[in-house]
Amino acid sequence: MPGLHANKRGRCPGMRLVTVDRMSVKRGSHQALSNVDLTIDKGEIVTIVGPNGSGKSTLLRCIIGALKPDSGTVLREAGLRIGYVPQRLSIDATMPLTAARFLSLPTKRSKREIQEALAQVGAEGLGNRPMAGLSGGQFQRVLLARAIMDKPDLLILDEPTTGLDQPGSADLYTQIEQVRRDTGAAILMVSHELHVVMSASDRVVCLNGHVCCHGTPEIVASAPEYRALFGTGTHGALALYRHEHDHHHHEHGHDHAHDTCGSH
Ligand SMILES: Nc1ncnc2c1ncn2[C@@H]1O[C@H](COP(=O)(O)OP(=O)(O)OP(=O)(O)O)[C@@H](O)[C@H]1O
Repeated sequence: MPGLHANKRGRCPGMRLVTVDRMSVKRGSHQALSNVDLTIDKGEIVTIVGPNGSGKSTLLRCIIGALKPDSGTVLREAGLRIGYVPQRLSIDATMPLTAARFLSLPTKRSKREIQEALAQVGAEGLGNRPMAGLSGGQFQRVLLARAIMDKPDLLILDEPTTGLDQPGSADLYTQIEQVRRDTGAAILMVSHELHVVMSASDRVVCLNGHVCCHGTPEIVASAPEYRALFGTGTHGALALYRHEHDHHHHEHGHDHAHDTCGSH
């Protein structure tokens, strides 16, 4: 529907896109998720952090509808459009596939649509480059371009910065924020790097089979549940972040208001 997304800029709380309610999921005989609650509102950036095997991808796949919960519910707003970038996508390096051609698969796109999508992710000029020759950051941007082509209300990114170094990750998160500003899409992403993703996230959910804690990035970073899982061993970056931000806490009251941290 043309024009549908034109007005959706910035964060607009209260307009709920997804509600996950007391959801439990088994993978094989393993209880991957227990009693997970999560909401996503129009235009917000929500980041899921958690150790390997903590159910992050499982949660995303349930929200997309690719997996069914064993109990609990996932409610999606009627007509919700989701753009999804999976954790891994390998492309045969021997295949002479340009970025433009990749963006035109499986749905044929016009040159203009392709150019617009590439521009929106800061990847202008990459259209004629072979996919196999792109750097990690460029490759992720092209995946992001493909995910926004259908003008989703919600973009779901499973570890979008896999394989990038820290500056590359920080650049990509900045780009993701820009996409949110330009398109108004909400963004749900998985990251291992809370210290890098912090400034780009409105809310963080720390997962370990259940929701350990959630809230603003600052709240989650200082939660005992988060520290028990990750320690403070983020190469000093977490400590640095806290150092930079601690003294602002009382000046800007928004950190505290509606956050909770506790085992569920
Ligand atoms: N198809 C499957 N069959 C059986 N068990 C599975 C299957 N897929 C995932 N699991 C198990 O479910 C749990 C959650 O997996 P999931 O991939 O959601 O975790 P994750 O947090 O995304 O992990 P990672 O950070 O390593 O990507 C893990 O213990 C995993 O081994």
